Amino acid sequence: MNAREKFGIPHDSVITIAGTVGVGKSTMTNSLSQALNFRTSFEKVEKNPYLDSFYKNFERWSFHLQIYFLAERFKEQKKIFEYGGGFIQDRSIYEDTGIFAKMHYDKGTMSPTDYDTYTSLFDAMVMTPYFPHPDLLIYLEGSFDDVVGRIKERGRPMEQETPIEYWEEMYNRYEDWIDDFNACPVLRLNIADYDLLNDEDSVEPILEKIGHFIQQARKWRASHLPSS
Ligand SMILES: Nc1ncnc2c1ncn2[C@@H]1O[C@H](COP(=O)(O)OP(=O)(O)O)[C@@H](O)[C@H]1O
Ligand SMILES: Nc1ncnc2c1ncn2[C@H]1C[C@H](O)[C@@H](COP(=O)(O)O)O1
Repeated sequence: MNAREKFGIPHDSVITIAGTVGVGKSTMTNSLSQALNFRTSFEKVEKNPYLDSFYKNFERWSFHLQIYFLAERFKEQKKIFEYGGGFIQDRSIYEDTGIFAKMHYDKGTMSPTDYDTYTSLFDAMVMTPYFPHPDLLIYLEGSFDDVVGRIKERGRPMEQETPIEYWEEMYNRYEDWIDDFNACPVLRLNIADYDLLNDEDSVEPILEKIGHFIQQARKWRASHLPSS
């Protein structure tokens, strides 16, 4: 019996990994996709044509970058739909608007008009009955010091040159955002409780929790929502 069957995780599940920059989403995406034999949907940071410029000048590039991310994530969403699920997704589409766009708008690095245009496009594309929400959002959390340590260790130049206040603001916003998030079921994991890089067995208890959450959520949906 494979791990997916062992933990009762449906083959068509879509699991999205959320959390602040550097917390370990990509590492988790890789481990889960290997363990479950699922496809991955990654943010392609190296191929992003705006990210470097954005970190140098938020005002100039924040709108362009959000539109780019929205388009990329929507294409990924379409791919997931076409394959019929069985995916681990590195970062959710909800964080783009709930964290990044809002933060830049609040801080004055995205204009009110751009923010309005962006949010109305986001709502028209995402907040519709045609947009399938994931079965589960895994939210990764940890101490601010650990997260900043990981950003430093990873060493992306554009992130090293960004003031620590930016990461602190984002970290605090994430904590508030997740408390109010309700678009799909949430499993919160603390990065101090597992170590996917040095202890490959630490994925097992995570798989067990995932199986439990998804089964509960599907049972709830089957008994509360009309069948299509
Ligand atoms: N358990 C761990 N212990 C120490 N470092 C880790 C651990 N998991 C991930 N990292 C490191 O932290 C950095 C950020 O992880 P990553 O998965 O790229 O985060 P994200 O995708 O959330 O930005 C990477 O250098 C990664 O190797
Ligand atoms: N929607 C976004 N707006 C601004 N910046 C973003 C957005 N989504 C991701 N990013 C940045 C943050 C990081 O520098 C890279 C990749 O994020 P990571 O959390 O390391 O996967 O892109």
